[in-house]
Amino acid sequence: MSEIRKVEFIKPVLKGELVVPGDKSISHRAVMLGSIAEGKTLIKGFLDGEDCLRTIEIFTQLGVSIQRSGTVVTIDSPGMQNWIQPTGDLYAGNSGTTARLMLGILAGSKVTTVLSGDESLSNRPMDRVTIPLKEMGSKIQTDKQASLLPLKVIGTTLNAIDYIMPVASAQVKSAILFAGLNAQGTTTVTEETVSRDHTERMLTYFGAEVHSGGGRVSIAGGQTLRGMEVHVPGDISSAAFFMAAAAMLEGSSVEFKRVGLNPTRTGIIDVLREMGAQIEITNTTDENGEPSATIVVAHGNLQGITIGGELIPRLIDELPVIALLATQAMGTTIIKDAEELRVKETDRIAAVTNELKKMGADIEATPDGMIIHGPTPLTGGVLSSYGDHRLGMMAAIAALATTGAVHIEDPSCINISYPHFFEDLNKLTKNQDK
Ligand SMILES: O=C(O)C1=C[C@@H](OP(=O)(O)O)[C@@H](O)[C@H](O)C1
Ligand SMILES: C=C(OP(=O)(O)O)C(=O)O
Repeated sequence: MSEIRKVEFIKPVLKGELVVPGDKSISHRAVMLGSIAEGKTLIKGFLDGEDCLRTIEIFTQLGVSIQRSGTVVTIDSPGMQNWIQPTGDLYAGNSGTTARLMLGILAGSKVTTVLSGDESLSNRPMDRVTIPLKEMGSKIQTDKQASLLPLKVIGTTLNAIDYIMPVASAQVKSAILFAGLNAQGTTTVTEETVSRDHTERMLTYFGAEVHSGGGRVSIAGGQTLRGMEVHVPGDISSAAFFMAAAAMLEGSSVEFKRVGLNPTRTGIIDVLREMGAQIEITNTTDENGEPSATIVVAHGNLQGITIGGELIPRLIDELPVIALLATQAMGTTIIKDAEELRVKETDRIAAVTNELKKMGADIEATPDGMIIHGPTPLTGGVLSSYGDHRLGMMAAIAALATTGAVHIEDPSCINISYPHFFEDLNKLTKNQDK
């Protein structure tokens, strides 16, 4: 029987300050680059969520010494050329980022490995990565169709490619760039719509020469990286749940400290502003090539808007909570060009539509998005997380706006990206009378 967690019905006002957990994309990449580089890397503000812990575990199996104390991680790597042959499978769990980026790294390594994942990950497309990697000469084998996990990767010498991306995906771009770091010649990736650029920024920070501009990124093979100290900013995709809640609930105002503000990730800020939330950004800083700032989000009278095109990769993981927000906005919200949502941890278009409908939302799924008419009152109900952390958190935020209690099935998946989510939710709701 599935576990059911009750989120109690509470007075819906959010107030206070929040330091959200470290950015998931940056945490993965810091461990990856720290393990590729020879020597010591220190990571502060690491996301201790399940996905990033899988990445640590994989490099430990490859012979990299990694110590973690909470959110501080120390890496001492013999360098990629000296990784050891692991005994068992490299298990990526639920993490698409781990699986796809590791394929790019392992393809040009000296080890032979089998990469596997949980049921959800074993059904997510890997051919988007294996196709360009095979063009580079990689030896990747699978028993299944469409290059699904598990995949056997026999590390080999790779050749550079010039690749035009058919989907806007930072995971695909990153896998190719990591493979390009170990390939003969200069690898170039061209993307029509720019996806998050943490890999390019962090490769540069670790000492590699990377050229970006005009939708093209190039890296020459054979470059050596040096270990670095990385300070991970807060994850804007995690903050987005409480930003949406503050925007939606009258009287709410929440201050988010040190949130990552990389322009390839700030679509949620653009959307909240356009919908009518009040937003202030101060204390902008830059650490290891990644900007961050203090962001205050306060309630405003929300309007429906159209979200599509180049904005989509800049807020792809925020779309479930944006759909919820749209149920409370005046007018119609159209989310389009977001077919990628169908191949995430679950089909997020179908799952979001089902769960919001259960609560009385006026929402319709389209092949590449959702159409939502608002505002509609939301009742409570038994909501499924589908084992998808973003769905679980969307359901918990929905509970703040419902007239009845919300029960979330299998909320433990929230640990994938936000281990202290319920503590933070309680903290912000406790401050409401101050
Ligand atoms: O590169 C990354 O760290 C990520 C890229 C995105 O996936 P795609 O590259 O598949 O769009 C995003 O959805 C995921 O949560 C993290
Ligand atoms: C899609 C996500 O992650 P991944 O692809 O790494 O599983 C996510 O965090 O929403």
